[in-house]
Amino acid sequence: MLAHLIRQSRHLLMGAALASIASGVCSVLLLTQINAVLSAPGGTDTSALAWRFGAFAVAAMLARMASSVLFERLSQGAHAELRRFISARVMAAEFRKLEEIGGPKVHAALSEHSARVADFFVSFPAILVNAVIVLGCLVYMAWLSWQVFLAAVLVIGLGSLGYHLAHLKAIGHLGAASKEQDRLYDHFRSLVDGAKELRLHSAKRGRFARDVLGDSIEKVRQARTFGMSLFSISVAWGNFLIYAFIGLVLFMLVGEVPDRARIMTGFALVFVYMVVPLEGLLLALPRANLAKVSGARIDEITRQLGQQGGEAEEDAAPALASLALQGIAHRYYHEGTDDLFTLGPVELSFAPGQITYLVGGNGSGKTSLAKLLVGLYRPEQGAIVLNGVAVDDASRDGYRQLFSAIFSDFHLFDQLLDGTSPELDAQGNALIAKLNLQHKVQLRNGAFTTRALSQGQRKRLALVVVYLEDRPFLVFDEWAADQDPLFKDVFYRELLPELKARGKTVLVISHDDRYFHLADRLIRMVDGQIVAIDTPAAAAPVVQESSLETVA
Ligand SMILES: Nc1ncnc2c1ncn2[C@@H]1O[C@H](COP(=O)(O)OP(=O)(O)OP(=O)(O)O)[C@@H](O)[C@H]1O
Repeated sequence: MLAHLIRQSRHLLMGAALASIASGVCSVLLLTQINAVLSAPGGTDTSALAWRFGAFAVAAMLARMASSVLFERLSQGAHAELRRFISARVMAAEFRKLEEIGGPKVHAALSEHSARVADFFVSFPAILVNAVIVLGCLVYMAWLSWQVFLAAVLVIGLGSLGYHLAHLKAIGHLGAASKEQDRLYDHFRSLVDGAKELRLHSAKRGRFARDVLGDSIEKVRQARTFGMSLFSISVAWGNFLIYAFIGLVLFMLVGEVPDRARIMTGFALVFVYMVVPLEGLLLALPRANLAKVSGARIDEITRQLGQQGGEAEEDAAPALASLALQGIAHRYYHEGTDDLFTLGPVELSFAPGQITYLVGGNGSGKTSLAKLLVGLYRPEQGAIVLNGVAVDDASRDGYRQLFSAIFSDFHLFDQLLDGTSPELDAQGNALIAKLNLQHKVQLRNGAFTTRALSQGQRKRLALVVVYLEDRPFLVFDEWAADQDPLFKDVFYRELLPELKARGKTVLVISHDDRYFHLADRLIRMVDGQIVAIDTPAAAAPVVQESSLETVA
């Protein structure tokens, strides 16, 4: 991921890197001027040195400004690019894959990991400028004395080896921390989603705080502390080597040479000048490593997400003449219990204007069959045949545009996402009034004024969305379960027949046996298999005109 981002913005990165290198070079040139002034014999005219010093200082400042601004731009650009990339991959992923991976991992990739990768572009100039200064100082040192330069190379070699060993160990711990952090995000979600349960049971709250959330926080803390400490230890090791090197040079390498004071001043200056950038370099490297770990994590998550086939054109709802499920099946494997739930093979066909009820006990596979039907799951065997043509990976997204569905864990977006127009608002508000919600919520500029409603009311709003979508096939997964008896009656006796009269095909997953006799067709499921298909003798008389007004 990091490599991809670097490749993608290579021109800007090259410009920023050049500016950083220029800034580092100017800093080293400043050092040569300082040393020249310090070692100039008394009475020398230093005005030329002063001019050069001023010019290098200004150049160093301008180059640093340019590199910082460019790298900030790169960092923000990389962050935005990553967020766009991950969001696009999440939207393009197969629904089943997304279910398996789970929200917390995706949230972690979108927030923490992308921020850390973007951070790389901020720490990169520090690495580059400091590396150039250290390198420049070494070259200057080689010019002053090649023996000292060789000693420096030896010390740096030793330092790098120690750093590399520490680095390998640290990366392992940081990787473990980032995996545990995915679980931590899951616990954070429970903290909010499970707020009611946690408040009602103090013992569970305590155990959750201590053994679940607390444990996970502690594991992340330990692994991060360990990993980052290893980096800090290697920085201290590097520091020690620098001082050991200074000692080696000052007390052993520079013997009784003529002009000793001048040479010593030169070295001392180089050392002092080099220590801070070297420390900066060693400190910036761990941030770059964290970015690498996060980049690898993003890669892993996006790889797991995979990608489904072709995407449908926007607003490309196909027509429905006939739809047949031919021996389709799906399996869930439960790792914990090593057990397998098998749905199907299912043989079923649907015709326009037909109302089918799907009934059965909890866990019998009704929702899973609905997910297969609407194309959210790819059948593991068999085929879905729409208007005589089998649906394949390339056409599945187009096929899905046939349906509007309200699953029991539906999500209500605060906007319709159908564009905005006064006509759409008026149409939506008329439906809201029909569903008796006009005093609670309105549609303004294509967005609902509030979503702070009861679950049953939010489901009615979801129904408004479905009506506005006007798709040929509607799926309601226990839609009426949250409605009061009066509205339940309206749903089964008035809304469904009205949809039928409009030629819609409807699949209703239901536990409301009081209304089963109203179905055109009643399918019973047991343990993943269809065990009976009835056609209740007398379907309820079809209501031709909408009588929703009676609800208001
Ligand atoms: N996301 C999932 N991951 C793994 N297994 C699942 C998943 N969803 C459902 N299952 C398994 O599939 C079985 C059928 O579940 P499904 O939700 O389709 O049943 P259902 O008939 O709709 O139940 P209910 O009436 O309770 O909504 C369950 O027993 C469960 O073991």
